[in-house]
Amino acid sequence: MNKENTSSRLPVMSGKRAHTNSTDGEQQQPAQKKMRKIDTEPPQRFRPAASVVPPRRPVAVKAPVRALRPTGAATVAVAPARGDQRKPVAAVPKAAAGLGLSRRPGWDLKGKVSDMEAKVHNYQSKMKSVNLENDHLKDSITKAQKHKAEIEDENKGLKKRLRDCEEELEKLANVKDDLAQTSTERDGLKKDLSKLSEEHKVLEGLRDHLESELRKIQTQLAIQTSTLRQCQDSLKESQELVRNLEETVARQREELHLGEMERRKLHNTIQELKGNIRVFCRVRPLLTGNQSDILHIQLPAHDNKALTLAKTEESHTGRTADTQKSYNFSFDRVFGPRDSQREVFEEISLLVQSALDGYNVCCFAYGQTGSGKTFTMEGGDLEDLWGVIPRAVQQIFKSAKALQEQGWQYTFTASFVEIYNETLRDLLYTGKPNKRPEHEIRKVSNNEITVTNLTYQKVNNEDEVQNLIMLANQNRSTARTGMNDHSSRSHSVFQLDIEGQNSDRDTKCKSVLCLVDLAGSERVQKSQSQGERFKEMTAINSSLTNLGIVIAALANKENFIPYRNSKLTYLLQNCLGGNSKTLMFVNIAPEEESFSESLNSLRFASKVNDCVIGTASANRK
Ligand SMILES: Nc1ncnc2c1ncn2[C@@H]1O[C@H](COP(=O)(O)OP(=O)(O)OP(=O)(O)O)[C@@H](O)[C@H]1O
Repeated sequence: MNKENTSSRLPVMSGKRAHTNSTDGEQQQPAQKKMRKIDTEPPQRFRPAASVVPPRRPVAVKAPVRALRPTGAATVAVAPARGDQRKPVAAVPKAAAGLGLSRRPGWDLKGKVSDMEAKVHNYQSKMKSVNLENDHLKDSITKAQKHKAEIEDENKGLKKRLRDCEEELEKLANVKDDLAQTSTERDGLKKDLSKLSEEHKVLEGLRDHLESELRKIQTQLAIQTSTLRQCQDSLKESQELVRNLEETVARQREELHLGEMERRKLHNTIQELKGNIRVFCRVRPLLTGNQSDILHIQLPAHDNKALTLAKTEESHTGRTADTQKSYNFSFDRVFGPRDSQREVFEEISLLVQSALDGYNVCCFAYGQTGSGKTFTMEGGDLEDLWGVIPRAVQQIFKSAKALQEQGWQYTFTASFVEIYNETLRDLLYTGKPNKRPEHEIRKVSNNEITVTNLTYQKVNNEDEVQNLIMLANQNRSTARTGMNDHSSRSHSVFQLDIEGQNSDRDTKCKSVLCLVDLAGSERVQKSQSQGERFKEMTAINSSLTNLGIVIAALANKENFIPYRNSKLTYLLQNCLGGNSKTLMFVNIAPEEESFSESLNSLRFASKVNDCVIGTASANRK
């Protein structure tokens, strides 16, 4: 610039030279010429004005103006960039302008005008150039704005993509969790799979095994099917056979029934031949000591019906030898101390059977106190020790069941009564002790004997009967405590009423099984017994004596039988009469001191044994 200033006093814009070849160069020419005249330096020494023209190509947005800034002596200010607060630069430096003007002499007005014109012209061309430049800049700005808009759009797009990517990333984070879970599940599933594969292998093995089993079964099935066919054929044959057999069975049933009726008839005949009243003697074992010590009772080994009671009587004077006195007895059967309960019962089981056939049966035990009456009739708790009553009941129910096949249906009613001092006492009573009713023996219309207010209990099996026997024993033991053991001095009578019906044959039968444990038969000297005891003994003796009388009257076929003389004979009336079978046990105590009582008992039993009571007939309808 300084160089320029030194060579020319006029400030010349570098752009001016650049446009010297422009269209308006014609108009500028004179001025240039004038200037050349003034300027001594050649125009080439000016820096080309083109260097200040902004390039046409788009420039960077951030520095559009900076590119247009004059690098040399440009005097034209350009528009500041957006945000550039710098003031526009003065077109002509004052010093230069003043320097040019001041150099012309005051009188050179023409020259001054010419300078002024040149200056105006210069400004005009500068204006043009600036406008042009401005247009370029506007164009650049527009382009830059357009570019900016594009970039903004692009930016928006990128932001949107960024958001999408972020969302995608979030989703991927979830997916990661899912993936982790899935991989855990996959691991679990892998394990399951391996387990299942193992199971599968096992199952395959099993299946193979089952298939082979199935094949075997199918083979067997085929065999069995053919067997079944054979069976069906033989079944048909068997059915035919069964039909024939059924006919045979029906025929044989009829024959069986006839046979049963025949058996009953023959059985009765045998009983008659044996005598309707029979006497069995039973010797109790010694309760202490050796059985061979029983010397006064002799039981012949070869004869089970005889018994000898022997006693050595000392000589009163002492001069003669002691005499041996023997008493021989004969009964239907004699049981020794070693004979068991079972052996005893076997002998009377046929008699018990008669009760089911419709015959009244009475069995009683006679003997002094402690001779074994209760043991014979009731026995002990163990089955081996069972006496006549439990065994008879067992047999009755067993036979009744067997007879069901032949159409027989039975009902059983039990009662248990005690006669003490000619008073009846219900042994099956379960009410209050102080409310015990009184009992009377009554004969009802069809000659049946019944006791008022007595418990008649229906029983269906032997257990029920056993329970009743236990109840009776309880009742007896209560009485025993309160009445100084009166059980030895009372009669106990167990009765089982039996009713049978054969609906096939329209037949009915009715009977009574009567099992009696009599009071002790010992005689007590009148002088030795007093008060209650005397009354008791009188009652016992009276009833036992009366029993003997009734049996004798029956044996003698007397018109009048004094049943009513005692409660015992009245109660047993139907069991003792012509229509019954009676068995008497005479029980003997083996102790020597019981000799006289034993002798009395045996004598009484012999009298009974001699009796022949009329023919029994079954109670049939
Ligand atoms: N055959 C026997 N075998 C074993 N023990 C017996 C036999 N007979 C009786 N006894 C026993 O003898 C005792 C007296 O018998 P039991 O009570 O039967 O006589 P009892 O005549 O009924 O007397 P009571 O008149 O006082 O009732 C009892 O302990 C009984 O167990």
